[in-house]
Amino acid sequence: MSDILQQLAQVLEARKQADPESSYVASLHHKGLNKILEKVGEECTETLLAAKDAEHSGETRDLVNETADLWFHSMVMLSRLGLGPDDVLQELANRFDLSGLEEKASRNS
Ligand SMILES: N=c1c2ncn([C@@H]3O[C@H](COP(=O)(O)OP(=O)(O)OP(=O)(O)O)[C@@H](O)[C@H]3O)c2ncn1[C@@H]1O[C@H](COP(=O)(O)O)[C@@H](O)[C@H]1O
Repeated sequence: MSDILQQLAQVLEARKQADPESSYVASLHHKGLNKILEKVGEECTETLLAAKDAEHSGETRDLVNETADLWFHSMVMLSRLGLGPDDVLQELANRFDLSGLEEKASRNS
């Protein structure tokens, strides 16, 4: 599934040079980092509200949609700063390895 993130990252990179009139991503870059961060903040709040709703209603569709918006805008932010999903996935992998080692160490003691 992380192929999707890689493919989206390539599209986001190409959209940096696209026409802001025809590309949403290009329009965000045209408005600058503060606009991108504002969108990340908005999507974060919408995700939290959707999670609270999901807890009460048991309906999770909105939560999945809002989380996708949050991931998408976070990827635009990373792309703006010369980073991509690989950087974050590598960090998660590092932590996974570390916790695996700790788990092994505690089993052996
Ligand atoms: N995954 C997405 C994606 N997810 C969400 N969005 C857009 O993010 C915005 C969500 O913000 P809001 O819900 O606040 O909607 P809004 O009121 O229109 O936004 P603002 O006017 O406040 O900025 C909507 O305009 C969505 O269309 C996305 N726009 C694009 N993509 C991907 O990015 C690629 C490049 O898109 P373009 O740059 O438009 O070609 C596309 O092929 C898609 O794969």
